[in-house]
Amino acid sequence: METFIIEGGHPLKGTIVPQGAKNETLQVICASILTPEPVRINNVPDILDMNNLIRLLTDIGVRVTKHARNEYTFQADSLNLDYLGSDEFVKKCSSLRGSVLMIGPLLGRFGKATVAKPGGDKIGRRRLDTHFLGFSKLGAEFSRVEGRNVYELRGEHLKGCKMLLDEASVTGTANIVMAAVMAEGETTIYNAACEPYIQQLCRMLNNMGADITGIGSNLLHIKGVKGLHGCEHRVLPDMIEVGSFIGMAAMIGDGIRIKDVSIENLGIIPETFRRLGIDVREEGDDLFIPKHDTFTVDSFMDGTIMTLSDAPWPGLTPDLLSVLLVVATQANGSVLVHQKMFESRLFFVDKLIDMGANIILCDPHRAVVVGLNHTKKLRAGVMTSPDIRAGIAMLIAALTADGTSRIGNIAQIDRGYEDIEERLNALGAKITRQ
Ligand SMILES: CC(=O)N[C@H]1[C@@H](OP(=O)(O)OP(=O)(O)OC[C@H]2O[C@@H](n3ccc(=O)[nH]c3=O)[C@H](O)[C@@H]2O)O[C@H](CO)[C@@H](O)[C@@H]1O
Ligand SMILES: C=C(OP(=O)(O)O)C(=O)O
Repeated sequence: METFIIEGGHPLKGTIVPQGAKNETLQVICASILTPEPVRINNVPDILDMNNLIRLLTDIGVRVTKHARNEYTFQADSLNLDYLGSDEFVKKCSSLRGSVLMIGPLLGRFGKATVAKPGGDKIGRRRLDTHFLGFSKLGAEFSRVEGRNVYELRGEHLKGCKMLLDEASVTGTANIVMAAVMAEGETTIYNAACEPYIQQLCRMLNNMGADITGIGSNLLHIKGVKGLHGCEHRVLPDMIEVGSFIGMAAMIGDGIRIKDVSIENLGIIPETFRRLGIDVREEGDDLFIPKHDTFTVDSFMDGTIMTLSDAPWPGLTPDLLSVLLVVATQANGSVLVHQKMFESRLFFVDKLIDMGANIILCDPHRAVVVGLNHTKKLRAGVMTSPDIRAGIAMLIAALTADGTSRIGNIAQIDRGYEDIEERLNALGAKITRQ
């Protein structure tokens, strides 16, 4: 297990370019399964989760051509569907959440799929009910394979229908859309997730010949088509990485430009940092965050304490709450962080408390942060990253702390951030990998 050694206190200055979005790429790469023709995808982040998914696709027979570090062609013209039932496949699926996104396209094109328990962050229960309910509505049947933690899905003649999702699940919506694009007739999905990465998936599918309308809303209409063809697609910048860089810039920046962020696809992320008192400037399609000696948290209009909580898009993504929380530790003012979706994502605050932060963990979902207002620096710490976003939050804390910190299990950070230490060292950080 690799470790980061971080010498804290070095200001970061300069320009950083966000990588392609992890959560979009996981979807669009899996969508390539829907056609035997080549699908060329640009701006693919070189991160652990993506490389594991690409390996998994290769294992099932997708031909993968790497044109450049971040550009690939995928061609699913000779898949080995028998491999889907193997123990090896099941084991590999458990290494990443994104593996779940293969189910929809496999079911949609071949009428069958194996569902192994997907991996991903250990941040609480991660149920797949929405996915299964959607597939069932389309006419698929699933059965548990005796003696194994695996389900088999069968649905050779999927039929369009109307469905109301039990929750606006992101991967659930992506999966159901991919299963429905070639189903017979018309499918209507209400309470669909509608974040930019789902929008991108739908646009890409339309470029492949699908007929999806309502993109960007929570009501999608899909007219089934006979088949899909190849296409080219460019992945958006990663909004969670952009948010992570805003947090870093606020805490230890001496003027940071985040290049080409696609502001229109960041939703309320910039505004949320502004509510913490961070000066987030929009310059063309870049964000510029000047040096902050202090920042003062807004209160609500009635004077009550600021609450930051997650909600399905266009609400605030849960994936940024850990970063916002660490930024709040140095604010002038107090904030309640309410992580509504996941139930084990806030436990890492223990480490921040060890480092000197003023935080009360009220329960697994809520933490009150009483900002230090730069009167006291955090102390260096020794910690282990439990999940990708706690990992980046710990890295931000370590960059600002007095002394040298260690973060173990950094594979969690590598899951979602490309070359993070090299890119931050180029801005002035002192991070080594051991
Ligand atoms: C690979 C990928 O794309 N992962 C993202 C995806 O995961 P994923 O698609 O797995 O997450 P879901 O959208 O299914 O739901 C996440 C959690 O929120 C709960 N929930 C969801 C919707 C809702 O209206 N109410 C509610 O409480 C679910 O029960 C679940 O516990 O979306 C999550 C929520 O944005 C992000 O954290 C993950 O980074
Ligand atoms: C929760 C996350 O990822 P995953 O769904 O891949 O576990 C995340 O990106 O913060």
